[in-house]
Amino acid sequence: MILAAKYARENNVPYLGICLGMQISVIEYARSVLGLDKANSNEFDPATPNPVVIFMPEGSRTHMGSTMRLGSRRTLFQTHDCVSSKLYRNSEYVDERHRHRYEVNPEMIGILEEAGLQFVGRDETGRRMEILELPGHPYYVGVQFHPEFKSRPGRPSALFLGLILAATGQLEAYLGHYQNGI
Ligand SMILES: NC(=O)CC[C@H](N)C(=O)O
Repeated sequence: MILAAKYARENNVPYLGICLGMQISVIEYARSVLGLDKANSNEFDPATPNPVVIFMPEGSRTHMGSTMRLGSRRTLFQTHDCVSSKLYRNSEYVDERHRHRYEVNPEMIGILEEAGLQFVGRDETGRRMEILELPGHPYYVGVQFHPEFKSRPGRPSALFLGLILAATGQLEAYLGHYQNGI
């Protein structure tokens, strides 16, 4: 998975990383771009010197059933100047469903953003990362939530639509049309 994320990032291949897929893209970026060779998630390496993905602090380590962050939660867009905000039609926020125990380490956001990754969607506290993007890439999007849970035939999730549009070379035209109010 890390190699797939790296390949997509370096070769301008459209990428939509969901949940673990977003966490993987953060690990890959930390290793390749920040040069933190041992960067990892505590899920895979509890002793990593560079934990870029960590167990959510409010979860219980001993009661498995209750540790998961589940169900519909709100993501606030930090900017409208990003692909995912445009795909969600410039909404202030989006409610999507969740199913995870680990999250991007809030302590690492500054250094990751300085190196170019942008966390354009966050929860209401601002400390939980929900959407990342890589500016300049045709479509490199990671989401902590699961857009597939609310996606329906004939009414696809904005982010799946974006992935297909990017893969078929139609994303820019689509976003341009939408911005022009068509
Ligand atoms: N649904 C997932 O991909 C889970 C990702 C990861 N294992 C977590 O709990 O955060």
